[in-house]
Amino acid sequence: MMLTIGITGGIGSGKTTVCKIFELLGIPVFYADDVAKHLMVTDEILIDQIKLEFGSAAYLEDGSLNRKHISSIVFSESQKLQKLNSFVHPAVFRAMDSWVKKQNSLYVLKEAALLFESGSYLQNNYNVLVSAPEKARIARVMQRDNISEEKVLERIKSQMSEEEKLAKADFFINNNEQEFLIMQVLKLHHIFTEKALKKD
Ligand SMILES: CC(C)(COP(=O)(O)OP(=O)(O)OC[C@H]1O[C@@H](n2cnc3c(N)ncnc32)[C@H](O)[C@@H]1O)[C@@H](O)C(=O)NCCC(=O)NCCS
Ligand SMILES: Nc1ncnc2c1ncn2[C@@H]1O[C@H](COP(=O)(O)OP(=O)(O)OP(=O)(O)O)[C@@H](O)[C@H]1O
Repeated sequence: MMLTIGITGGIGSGKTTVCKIFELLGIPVFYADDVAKHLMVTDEILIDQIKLEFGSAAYLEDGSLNRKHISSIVFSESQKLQKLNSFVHPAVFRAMDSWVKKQNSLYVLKEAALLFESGSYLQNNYNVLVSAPEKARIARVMQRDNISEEKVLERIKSQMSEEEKLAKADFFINNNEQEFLIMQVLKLHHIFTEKALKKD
């Protein structure tokens, strides 16, 4: 039986970097955050819901998402963030389910920033948390996205705490730049492969 494995981590923890390593091993990865972004500009129902809630300024003239406008609202007002999530997440779950059905692998990964917050982790056989010291995460995101420390902290605050995530995770990857990432991924790949073969 094909296993489904959730993978998450706070902003800047390195979860996408970890998923790229799994992809090199041939493991299919569903990037929920990318699909969310895609659906937000293509799914008509979703677009209407977002416009109603955040105004027509939620989209730019070319139809792309006005990220600055939306993030300035949702990351300073948690109720607005909950609203946005309640529009986007059901659409992402549907896309994820149909993607999983099309895969042919011993196991697949579902990468999502809000795996635990959204409750989608309950659907998976196992869930992995990628973790890194907060200082490193802030520095990486400031550099990657060219945003201020304050903006990164706003997002960190809107996500579940590391302790809560750790309590829900089955496996843990430490991306602190001291323990090699590739070795940790290979160990998990071995474990998931064995577990999938045992389930057959
Ligand atoms: C708010 C938006 C417009 C900000 O866009 P922006 O390009 O600045 O950020 P990006 O999407 O690349 O996200 C960067 C990181 O921010 C954090 N983040 C994004 N959305 C959320 C959220 N809803 N709650 C908490 N943290 C979030 C995550 O760590 C994410 O990896 C965008 O993230 C969005 O549309 N989010 C809602 C959809 C969603 O829930 N996405 C993430 C989970 S599927
Ligand atoms: N071990 C590492 N050493 C140095 N840089 C790293 C390391 N791991 C990740 N990075 C860099 O840090 C940044 C954040 O990593 P990545 O995009 O994988 O994180 P993420 O958890 O997916 O973040 P987000 O939630 O914001 O999407 C990237 O620019 C990445 O190249």
